Amino acid sequence: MSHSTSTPDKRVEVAVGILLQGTPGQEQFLLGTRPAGKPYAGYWEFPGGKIEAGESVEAALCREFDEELGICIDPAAVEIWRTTEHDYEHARVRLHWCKVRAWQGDFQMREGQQVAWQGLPPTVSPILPGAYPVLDALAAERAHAME
Ligand SMILES: Nc1nc2c([nH]c(=O)n2[C@H]2C[C@H](O)[C@@H](COP(=O)(O)OP(=O)(O)OP(=O)(O)O)O2)c(=O)[nH]1
Repeated sequence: MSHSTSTPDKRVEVAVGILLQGTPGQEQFLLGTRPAGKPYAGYWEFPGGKIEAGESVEAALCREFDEELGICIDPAAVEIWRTTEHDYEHARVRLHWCKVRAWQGDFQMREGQQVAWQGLPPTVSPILPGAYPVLDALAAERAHAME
């Protein structure tokens, strides 16, 4: 069987935050640019990063938000929303998308990144390919809520 020799489905697990603010139904979300030196440097992405060994999705997100933005989020306030997968040349990733509506602290762009609050559709570009399915899901959810 060809399956017996195939590579196991090993994916990099990533925690991604959809930081939301504003009026329900028209909430804006935060996107930032990827720092120099990483694959897809300069592309816009949701804040987040790889989950370390033994870490929960919520704990990874808290750590990444502190490292990237200098803000603190309460793990209990993280809503794990959905999971998507994307295959890049550099990695096969599984993205754990989390909604976050409350945080403490003022933003500090600790990686020298640009950030922007965005609506649907976002106006910044280019955006990481792996983020498009969740932008579609956010738009679908919003359209559904207005029915
Ligand atoms: N943060 C984030 N990552 C995303 C998004 N969409 C998407 O495909 N990804 C992918 C890109 C990367 O392959 C992976 C995140 O890994 P990363 O390299 O940015 O994470 P990290 O900061 O922990 O990396 P490292 O430098 O510490 O190794 O997830 C997104 O919207 N936000």
